[in-house]
Amino acid sequence: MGEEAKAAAAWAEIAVTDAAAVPKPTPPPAAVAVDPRLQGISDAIRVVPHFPKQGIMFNDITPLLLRPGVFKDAVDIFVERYRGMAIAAVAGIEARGFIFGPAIALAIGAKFIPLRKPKKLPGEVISETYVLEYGTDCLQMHVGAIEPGERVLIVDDLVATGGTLCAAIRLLERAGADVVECACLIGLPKFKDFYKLNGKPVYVLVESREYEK
Ligand SMILES: O=P(O)(O)OC[C@H]1O[C@H](OP(=O)(O)OP(=O)(O)O)[C@H](O)[C@@H]1O
Ligand SMILES: Nc1ncnc2[nH]cnc12
Repeated sequence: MGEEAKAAAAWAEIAVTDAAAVPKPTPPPAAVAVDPRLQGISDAIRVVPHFPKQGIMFNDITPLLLRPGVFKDAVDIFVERYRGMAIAAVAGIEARGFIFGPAIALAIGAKFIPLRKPKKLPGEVISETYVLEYGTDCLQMHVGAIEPGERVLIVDDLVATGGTLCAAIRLLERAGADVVECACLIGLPKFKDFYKLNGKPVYVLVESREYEK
């Protein structure tokens, strides 16, 4: 991807260390007009109102997965960005981070680390609990999956509040990782002023669309 496209796609790179001190992110430029692959990716995501509950506009990535060319475009954009950045590990967040993370990891020559929901990993784990809209959830990683100082990219399909990514960052940093960035296909614009990602940038390809296909 060219410099112009990179700049456009990077509209949601927000490195927040002190929320009060950091200016609000610049509204997204017409990223989809710069890189035609982004328009195709956006078009392939289905927005389902009121799923899984009333009021939620659910971003369904499964139509994108049914279109290998579009699926590949999404992976390629991430690979173009992260290749050559000395990233030792890609950490994917269960469940949808497992769809994109391994493909990116293989293409950039990094190992893949699954960050799993509780009681899924058989070995010794470290855990990080985080707050959801209602209740809490937890991510776990095998002890020894990451070596102190290793550069890590965190991958998920979507960032909404940023709570899940924050927990992933905390978990990896507690294990000594150097978290380079978080990468998501989709960012929900209504939440974009509230990203608090522990000082780490988040790279988002497309905004959620607000209608059903
Ligand atoms: O930014 P946040 O507000 O934390 O929300 C984003 C998270 O929500 C979704 O996962 P979900 O928790 O629904 O789990 P699933 O992938 O197992 O369905 C999504 O895949 C992200 O991981
Ligand atoms: N609107 C949304 N669509 C899909 N996954 C989500 N996770 C949190 N919010 C979501």
